[in-house]
Amino acid sequence: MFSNIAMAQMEPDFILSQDEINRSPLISYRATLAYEKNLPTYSNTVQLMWWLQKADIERLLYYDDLIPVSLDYANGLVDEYAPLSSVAKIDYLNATVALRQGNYQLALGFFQAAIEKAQRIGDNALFIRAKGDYSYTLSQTDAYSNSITHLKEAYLIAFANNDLGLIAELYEIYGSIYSYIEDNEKAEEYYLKALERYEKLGYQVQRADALYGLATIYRDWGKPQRAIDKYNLYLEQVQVFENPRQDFFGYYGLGTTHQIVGDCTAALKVIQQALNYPGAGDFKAELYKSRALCLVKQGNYQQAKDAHKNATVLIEKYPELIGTTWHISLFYIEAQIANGEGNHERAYTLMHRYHQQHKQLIEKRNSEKLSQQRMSLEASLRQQEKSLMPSVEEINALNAARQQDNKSLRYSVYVLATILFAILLIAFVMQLRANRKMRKLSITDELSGLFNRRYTFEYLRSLLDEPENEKHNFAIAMFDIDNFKQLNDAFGHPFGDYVIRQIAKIAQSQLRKGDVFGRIGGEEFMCVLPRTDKKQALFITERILEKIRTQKFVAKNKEHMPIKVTMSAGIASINATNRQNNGLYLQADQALYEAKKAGKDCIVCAQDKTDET
Ligand SMILES: Nc1nc2c(ncn2[C@@H]2O[C@H](COP(=O)(O)OP(=O)(O)OP(=O)(O)O)[C@@H](O)[C@H]2O)c(=O)[nH]1
Repeated sequence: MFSNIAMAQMEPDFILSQDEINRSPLISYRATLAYEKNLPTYSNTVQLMWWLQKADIERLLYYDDLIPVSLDYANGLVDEYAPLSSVAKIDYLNATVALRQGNYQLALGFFQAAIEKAQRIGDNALFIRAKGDYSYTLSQTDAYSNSITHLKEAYLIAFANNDLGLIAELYEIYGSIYSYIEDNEKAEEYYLKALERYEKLGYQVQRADALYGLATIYRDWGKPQRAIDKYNLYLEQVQVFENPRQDFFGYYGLGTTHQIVGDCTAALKVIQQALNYPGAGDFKAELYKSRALCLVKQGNYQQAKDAHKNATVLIEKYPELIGTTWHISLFYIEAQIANGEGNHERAYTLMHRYHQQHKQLIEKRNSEKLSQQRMSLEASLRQQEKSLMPSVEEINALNAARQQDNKSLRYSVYVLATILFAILLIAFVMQLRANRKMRKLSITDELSGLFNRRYTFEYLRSLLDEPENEKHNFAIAMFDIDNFKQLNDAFGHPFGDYVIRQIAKIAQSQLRKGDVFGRIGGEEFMCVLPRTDKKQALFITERILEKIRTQKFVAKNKEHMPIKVTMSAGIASINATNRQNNGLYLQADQALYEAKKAGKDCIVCAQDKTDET
């Protein structure tokens, strides 16, 4: 019990691949049969698989009598647990049997069922084969525009799957349909393609089939010698299979070809050979027709009538053939017999009937041809679209990637630009700060923190040069620490420096925003006072001197004794009517000199010509 379950789950070892079967059908068949004795040990499902493999090889080898037997066994094993793949194969094999028996409507129904199931279970190989054979069956019932559509569909999938064997099978069907619509060049091209593939793959049965198809094209194309050569090649090829059904087809082809070219001696001989083999009824009907035509030619009307009758009986077994060439050619043959027998009126009626129906058939074929071409074109377009799809997808993907890249690039550029901008900004700010620092350093006196001499004089110059200052009063005050040398000498230079720094602080605290107090020498300072008249300048200067005078400067090394420091100052000013400012500094300096001379710790104002005070 346990081993049965295990065996059912594993793939049974009799299973052969389609390629193995195609390359060595006889060996495969024998190998399959060798497992028959073990069948009872297998589960139903596995047994079903075995019968289906057997039936499928029988299909390939044209063991047409055996296929229904195998299918009966297979059907007996189908229960609710039977895999859909097996049921689909049964449908396909039933369809093949019906097709070979010329039962086209039944075949179409089974093929359709197989196609649907194959599609449902995703069995591409079965889908392609069933679709191809469905298409071939349709072509046999003159519905070849529809047929071509299905064939294209099957071909696209076979092509996508790169199944070389199935592609070759479809090439064969293409060939047969092209032959049917009398496009012989195309038909030859497809059969040659199929033949080449089969030779490469080493598929002998299929190679024989392609040879047969090619021979038939040459026969109908009016190239009898080529046809005879190919039929003979076919017969040689099928010898190995020892299957009279295959021999039948070879002799059938040869017989009909001999008849077409008017070699009735050879034709009648070969036709008789063919009729001795088992073969499909509709093909046998054709043989009887050929025989009838040869007998008419030979003036043997009675036997011709018998042959015609045999053909008619066989054709009438196939209702779907009514109205097709297979059927209406019977009128033509009957007319030939009637004519030979001198029954001209009947011959005329039959010939007229034949021509009427033949004309209709040609018209139908032509319109079918047009629609076939249209559909073929549409299918080609769809094929092109399909083949373009990967490219389209690729292009879309590339575009998306490019857009993404652009987005990333834009983002990167944005980030880089931001970083660059930030760097530049930082650099700019740093530069600005450095410049400011440099500027500050360049205009500042290191010791006191006051503006230096250069800046103080520049500032004075700029104020004097401003035209609007011409309307205003303007003053400068020069300051000099009294007896500074003594302070340095008595308390040391650091104390002197400290005094300078303190004076700078005190002076700045007494000034307005626009006033500039700069150190222009060792212990010399200059104060620039815009919009200030002499009186105001005097007041400001006095305030500064007073602050310093009262400030207690402490020397650390002298027991923190407060030291008195004083300053002298000289003021010079100009007003709106006196713009002779070039000597302003000299005037102030002179005034300072006079203050020193006057005893220090005082202020002297330079006198200008307009100043009365
Ligand atoms: N500590 C210190 N001393 C300085 C600085 N610059 C100049 N001096 C000193 O200031 C002194 C100025 O001396 P003088 O020109 O004789 O003037 P004074 O002693 O102030 O005499 P009067 O101007 O007449 O009151 C010098 O001894 C300089 O060395 C400085 O930056 N720091």
